[in-house]
Amino acid sequence: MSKPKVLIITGYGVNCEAESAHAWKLAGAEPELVHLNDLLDHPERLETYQAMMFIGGFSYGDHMTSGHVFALRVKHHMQAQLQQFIDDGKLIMGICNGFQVMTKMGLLPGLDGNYFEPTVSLMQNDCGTFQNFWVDIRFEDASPCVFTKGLGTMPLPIRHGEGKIFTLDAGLVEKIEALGCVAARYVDAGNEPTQEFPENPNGSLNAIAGLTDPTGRIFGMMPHPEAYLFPENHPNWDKQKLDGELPEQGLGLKLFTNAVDFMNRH
Ligand SMILES: NC(=O)CC[C@H](N)C(=O)O
Repeated sequence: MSKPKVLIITGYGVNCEAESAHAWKLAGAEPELVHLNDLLDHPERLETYQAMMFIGGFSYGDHMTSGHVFALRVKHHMQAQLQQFIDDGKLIMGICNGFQVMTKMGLLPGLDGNYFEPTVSLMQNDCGTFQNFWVDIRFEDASPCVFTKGLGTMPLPIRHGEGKIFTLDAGLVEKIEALGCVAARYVDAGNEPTQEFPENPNGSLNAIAGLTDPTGRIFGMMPHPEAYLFPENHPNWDKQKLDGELPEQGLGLKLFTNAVDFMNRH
């Protein structure tokens, strides 16, 4: 069986291509790095991939809010190809800056089949500053998300200044919750969603760390699973080892293997 091909878009200040590509490789896919300009010159290239990923970093220096300019360029140059990609049942993942790009474009939460009109935003952390540490993320069983199925709760690193999910539309939040579009939440030591800093690093609405569209195939979140591919990535790995609790693999890898399993089955 040939390996599923995954497009990783690079350039203009995104910076997680090496670890993101490595994650897909470890999971059994074939990642390909393509510069944004090369993709926009040939948007028809998109159809040769089974999945695409918007990676972390600081696209366009987070000008006019993070992810905004990158999102506009993609939307204005290849909306038709992206819509086709979605209609073909393929996978899209966005991590951190990639999640910001996806919400700014409208890909998430992507309700009612509308993927190109933004409805929620990621705004500045409540604490007002960039934060960089590990948090506990609970992946919601009730969510249809392909990437996060069955993963429970795991520690993952966050590093962002604009991670707070926000909307003024209370009806929209209800709908997002009802459809299981909240795939990941910040939780406290009791595994309960929390608004408290630092467990919730940004004050995100309903402790939302990640969203999926209603199909479960389009997913983005602020924490970085590609930065937890090896057990030793965890800041307390030596203690975990002494206690016999060191996992065999970095837990973040599971999101990628879930996606590859899905692609191999479809
Ligand atoms: N590490 C990332 O991808 C996040 C950076 C992001 N642009 C911010 O909010 O600061």
